[in-house]
Amino acid sequence: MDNQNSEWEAEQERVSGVTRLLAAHIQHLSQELGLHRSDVVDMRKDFWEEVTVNFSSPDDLGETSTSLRQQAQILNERERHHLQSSKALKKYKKLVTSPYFGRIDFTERPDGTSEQIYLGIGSLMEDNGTFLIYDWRAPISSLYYDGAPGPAVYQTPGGEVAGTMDLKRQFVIHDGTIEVMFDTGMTIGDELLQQVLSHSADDRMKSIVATIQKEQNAIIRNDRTRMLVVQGAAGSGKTSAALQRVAYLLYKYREVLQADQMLLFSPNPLFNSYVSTVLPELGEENMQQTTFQMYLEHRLGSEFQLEDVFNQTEKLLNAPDSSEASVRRDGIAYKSSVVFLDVIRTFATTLENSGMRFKPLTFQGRAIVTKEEMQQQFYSYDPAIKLANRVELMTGWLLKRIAAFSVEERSAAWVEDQIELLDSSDYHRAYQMLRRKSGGRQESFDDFELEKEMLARYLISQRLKPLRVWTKRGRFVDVKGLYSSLFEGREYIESLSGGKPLPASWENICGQTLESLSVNELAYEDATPFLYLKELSQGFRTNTLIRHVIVDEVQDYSPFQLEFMRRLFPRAKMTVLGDLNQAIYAQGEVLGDLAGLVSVYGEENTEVISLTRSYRSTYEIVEFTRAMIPGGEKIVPFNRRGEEPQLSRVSSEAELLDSVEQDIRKLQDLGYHYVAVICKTAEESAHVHAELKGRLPVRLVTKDTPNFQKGALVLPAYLAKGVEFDAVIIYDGSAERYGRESERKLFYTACTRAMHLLHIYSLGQPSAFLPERVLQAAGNESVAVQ
Ligand SMILES: Nc1ncnc2c1ncn2[C@@H]1O[C@H](COP(=O)(O)OP(=O)(O)OP(=O)(O)O)[C@@H](O)[C@H]1O
Repeated sequence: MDNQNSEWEAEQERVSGVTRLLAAHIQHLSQELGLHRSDVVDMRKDFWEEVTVNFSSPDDLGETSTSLRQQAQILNERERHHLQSSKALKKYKKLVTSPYFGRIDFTERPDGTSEQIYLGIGSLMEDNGTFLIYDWRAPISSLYYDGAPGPAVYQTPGGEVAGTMDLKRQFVIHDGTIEVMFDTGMTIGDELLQQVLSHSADDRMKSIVATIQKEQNAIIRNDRTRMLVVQGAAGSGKTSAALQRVAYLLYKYREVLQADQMLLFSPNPLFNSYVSTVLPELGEENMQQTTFQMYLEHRLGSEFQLEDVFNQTEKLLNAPDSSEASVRRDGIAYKSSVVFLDVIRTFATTLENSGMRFKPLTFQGRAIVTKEEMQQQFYSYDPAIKLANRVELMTGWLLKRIAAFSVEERSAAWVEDQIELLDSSDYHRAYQMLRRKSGGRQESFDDFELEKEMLARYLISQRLKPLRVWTKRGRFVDVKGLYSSLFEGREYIESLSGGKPLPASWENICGQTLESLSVNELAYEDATPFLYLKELSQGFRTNTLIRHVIVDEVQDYSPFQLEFMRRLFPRAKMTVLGDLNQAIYAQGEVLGDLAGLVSVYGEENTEVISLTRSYRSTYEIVEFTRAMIPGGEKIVPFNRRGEEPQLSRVSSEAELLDSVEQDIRKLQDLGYHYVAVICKTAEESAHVHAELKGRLPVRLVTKDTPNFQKGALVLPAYLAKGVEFDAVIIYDGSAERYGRESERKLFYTACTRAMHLLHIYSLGQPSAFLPERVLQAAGNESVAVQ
């Protein structure tokens, strides 16, 4: 005991020493930064006084430019120093309250030197170069996450270092005081994880740096592969590991990689805000965040009324048994498949020889260039020239045709009429144009004929401007027509699909697709194939700045979307994370058959890591939810005990609402700040919210809600993706609501959002997806799944 006490005291003394040093650094840097700031501001103000400006002779000019350059260099240098100092200050301010969370003692072979390594979210060095704190991302720090005391090795850029880990110690330090300290024989002791996981939910995700598990560390530090696929159970820390991975890569490649070169695709805007604080918490800049929908809007929003995945899901969930929904589901499955991806690729190849569709170039209802002429021109180019390059050639040719047309049009009667109507500002602009064109020589319209001609040229140029822009954007390629042609019967698409069968309801799928296209609506399942075809025929737009793309909830993406990302970000590596059991949208499940994912970069460039341990929920909740899905027995619950999930059958909506209301009050009295009432759809959520809001404070979450707030929330299951709550109340987990096989994963996703408590209500017969033992205990017979 005495020994333990003296160890504790010694460690506390060290913490205090480090904290004092950090406080001194903070004071020093704050002062220095204050001075710097005024220095830089002064320099900017005096910039022109400090440099010698003399343009009278070539020598003077040279001197002036050298002087300018020197001054700019000094200013740059100061600004860089200022930036570094403010980064350091930010880091020290984070470290000062909790400088580190772990210690390992490592004796290196063969020289036998032993070192105590303390790990924190950033490093701290003494003046003599000794590390007082190592950054958790330093090569040696991986020992802490990977190994137990005993023989150990770690990788460095210079090769493997072997030795013995003599001690592994964990700390919880708050405000410079050690609150918890223990030595562990395991990788990362369960005790600390127990503590961390029993905390209450938050509106923002937290960094897990102190308790990263070995298998998560493998994800974080994997930087060999082009595509890293992480398959993991609900709550297994996929998102957490991905965010730590971003921080790791930013550290490891800090000389060449910036935060804005990394891009996260999130399932929805709410999730974007949920994860936005993890990197700043680790002292890093945030990466770029977006959703695939935002990208689609950016590319197609001006041409179409775009449906989003939420509206698509809502429509299917609200009328699941209608024949329209069944056709739609078939269509979604086909249009998201690898088969259809191949169809589009083959289609684009055939277009190199024939079948390209164009929109005529028209002006005031008259054709400047007809479709037929365009066809002829297009196929007169050398067939070896790629489709997209031929479109480029066409653009040039069409612009010339527009120019020729504008010359012919100068004597048209409408031009003369319109000239009469020009006002003085038009007149002024025409005059400016005349001057520009004549190289500034023409000063006035002194010649009547010339004036008329210039005004005509000006007028026609103005009127033809939109057509020129339209042409430059390649809009003359009739992508809508091309895409539609795939749905104009069976034969054509069959010839493209190499004998692969079409869905049975193909004719109806065609009907639905053409109907939407005819009113310029693009269904969610059509948007990516459409864009893909557009890019194939007009040339792919790429973003070479992005070096790393992270796709969360990848089970909800189609092979199309991933292929699209690969093309869009040709210089990026990819990390994709998902859970097959949470594939809640109707489109293809890329995780179901990994072939689609693997084909993106090929087997040799793809690595798959699985996470099976679930951390979010209590042992009881994981035991409960894993029985809802096939193969769930492979999920390993973390041993944090809590209450058994509760199933309550009610017989009326009034009783249901009363029970939910009482439940929320009770849970809030117990100190649970984040209580979610999860419904199946947005429609149901809006109804429940309307019923409850008069009784107690409760917020409705919609697809446009920008972020979470503390309190009771009502939301549809698909918006609860990726996030978590202290307590989850399933509003109506009846067989009626969750009875179709396609609804199993939605139900599972909703239930797995609970960290500490799960209450399921059922209006009538409970869903057969609930665990058998629970149904039996509640005296309910299970009902067959439809
Ligand atoms: N090593 C860890 N240490 C502490 N907490 C952890 C650890 N790993 C995961 N967690 C916690 O478990 C919860 C679930 O993590 P996360 O959201 O990253 O899982 P996920 O696999 O992305 O889940 P889902 O697929 O269900 O959305 C979070 O509260 C996270 O902080």
